[in-house]
Amino acid sequence: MSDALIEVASVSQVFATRDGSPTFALRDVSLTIGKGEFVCLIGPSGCGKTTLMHLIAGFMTPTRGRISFSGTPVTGPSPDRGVVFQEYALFAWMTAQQNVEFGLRMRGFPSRIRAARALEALERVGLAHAANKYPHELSGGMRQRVAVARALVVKPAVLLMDEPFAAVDAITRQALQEDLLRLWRNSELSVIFVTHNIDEAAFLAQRVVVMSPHPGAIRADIAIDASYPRDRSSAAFGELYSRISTSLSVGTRSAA
Ligand SMILES: Nc1ncnc2c1ncn2[C@@H]1O[C@H](COP(=O)(O)OP(=O)(O)OP(=O)(O)O)[C@@H](O)[C@H]1O
Repeated sequence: MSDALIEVASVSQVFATRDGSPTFALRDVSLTIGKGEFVCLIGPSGCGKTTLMHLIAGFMTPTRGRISFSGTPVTGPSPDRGVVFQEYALFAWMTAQQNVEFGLRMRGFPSRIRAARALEALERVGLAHAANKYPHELSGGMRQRVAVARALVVKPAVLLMDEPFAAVDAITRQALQEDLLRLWRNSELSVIFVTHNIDEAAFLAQRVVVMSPHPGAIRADIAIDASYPRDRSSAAFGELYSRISTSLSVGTRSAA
């Protein structure tokens, strides 16, 4: 594996349930993500995928254990770690370009630099032509591309993507997957990508981390040496799909 970028060391996250009793969303999770790696997190609902992403993003601190980024403890959000959620989360009253510029505006960049960097980020996701459109004028896939551009514009080292393509139709989803791979392969970005979808993990990932629930834990860490682009109709892809599927069902059975 390449140099470590993110280290999750013996992390547990406990939440209080409504009756006040504690519940382990994650228990003793350890994971290292290398520079430039593309890792998919997959697992059934409630296994702690979003919790793990929020901890890595720095939106909260773990109950136990530690998370570091480039060797430094994570104590809050940072432009080094760009986040893309399932919901488009764009500001409806701003154009695509203004949405992308938002993070730069918050950091006090002058308008000319903001505009140039936003247009460059929109270009990278193939949307330079839609810079002046409002979210309601864009398709679901285009909105999610804007969300990716918004994360890219602050030049992160890692993209944290939480089911980013779950809300779009199957054809758009495949196009977005191909675009994301192209973007990743032409950069030094690391990507941590949460999905429920085995096909998506098999198509995208260099490594698939399979999680199991109650408490959230890592069930398997599958290295994938298949080259890109992957052919969904090939026997090798079918085998990959089965490997992930088997790990998931083993995890589910033993967690039940
Ligand atoms: N703020 C919170 N307060 C209490 N419990 C929480 C909180 N956030 C998450 N949980 C619980 O922690 C567990 C893990 O939730 P999380 O959302 O991380 O799972 P997930 O794998 O992302 O699920 P899904 O795939 O359905 O999005 C669940 O049991 C959930 O109910």
